Amino acid sequence: MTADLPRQVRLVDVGPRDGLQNESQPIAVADKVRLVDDLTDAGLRYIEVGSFVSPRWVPQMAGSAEVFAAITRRPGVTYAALTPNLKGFEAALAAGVREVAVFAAASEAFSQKNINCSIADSLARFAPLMEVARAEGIRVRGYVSCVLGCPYEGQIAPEQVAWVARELRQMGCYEVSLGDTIGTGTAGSTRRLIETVARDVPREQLAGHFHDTYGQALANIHASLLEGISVFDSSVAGLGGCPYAKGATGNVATEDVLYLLDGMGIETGVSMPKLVAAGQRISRVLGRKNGSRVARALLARG
Ligand SMILES: CC(C)(COP(=O)([O-])OP(=O)([O-])OC[C@H]1O[C@@H](n2cnc3c(N)ncnc32)[C@H](O)[C@@H]1OP(=O)([O-])[O-])[C@@H](O)C(=O)NCCC(=O)NCCSC(=O)C[C@@](C)(O)CC(=O)[O-]
Repeated sequence: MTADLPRQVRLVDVGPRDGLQNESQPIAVADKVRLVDDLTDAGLRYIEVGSFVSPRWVPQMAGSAEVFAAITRRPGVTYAALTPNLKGFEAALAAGVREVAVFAAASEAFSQKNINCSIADSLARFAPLMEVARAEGIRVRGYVSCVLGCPYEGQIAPEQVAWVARELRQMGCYEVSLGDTIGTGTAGSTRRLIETVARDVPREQLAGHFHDTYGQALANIHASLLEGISVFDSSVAGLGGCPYAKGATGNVATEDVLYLLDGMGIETGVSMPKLVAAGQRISRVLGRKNGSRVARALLARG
């Protein structure tokens, strides 16, 4: 289908979590806090701040509770954390987190590498978490990884993605983010995927999460917009990569998505100059070239 383009899009900046989780160099809590505060100031209404996972698996996220304790929360902004199980959920709750995300995969091999269990077991692990979340009034978002390809299994059938997305929705996730973890999707495969998944999960409850490894992320976001999707995950300065997907680059840069949406007259509430400054600051902290082409172009123009 070709839907009417949305008037507004919600951008979910996952830079502080997905963007930084793969960094091997130590990053000070103060720098993480500054990044989240800069994103708040730039007008992002949803920021994924950190994760409560095993520090043995992802050491960089070990300080997430300290980050949550120090950020300046603005009313109307969601500050979320990733939680793989009840233990992580309880730690997030103790840190004052009011929205979490659970994460499953559409690929059995990736599920094993990422969270050390099968897809079915991961869904079973989420059940007690969902129960406590309901009781505590915490909203839960769901992720499905490897929706357009897996680093271990190759092609993934859209029907397999639809199954996992349906399960997440049925257990209470209010939104399911479809992750192209290794960035192999194209505009064509993205549209076919959404058409299949939307038979089980309404488009209003789906989000797109594109990595830019093959340079296709903006094309895939445009294809998703035409399919009626209006929530996109991205990472300021294109930070990131996945520890369990060799060679995967960062999420599509938030600045680049904003440029696309601004050009289409779609509102996000995000300020480009402030966003570019936030991306440039964290890139300097990491000693990295800014991963956003738009940011680099705007900065070169002065
Ligand atoms: C899921 C587990 C914990 C299973 O790991 P496991 O080793 O199978 O867990 P376990 O239940 O056997 O427990 C082993 C130890 O871990 C501890 N443990 C158990 N749970 C927790 C927790 N929540 N927080 C802290 N510690 C925990 C537990 O207490 C125990 O400690 P010990 O008794 O040995 O001292 C592990 O595999 C893990 O933490 N994986 C996280 C991997 C991860 O964070 N990956 C990146 C995020 S997903 C992603 O980036 C994709 C996404 C979302 O962006 C979308 C896309 O692009 O595709």
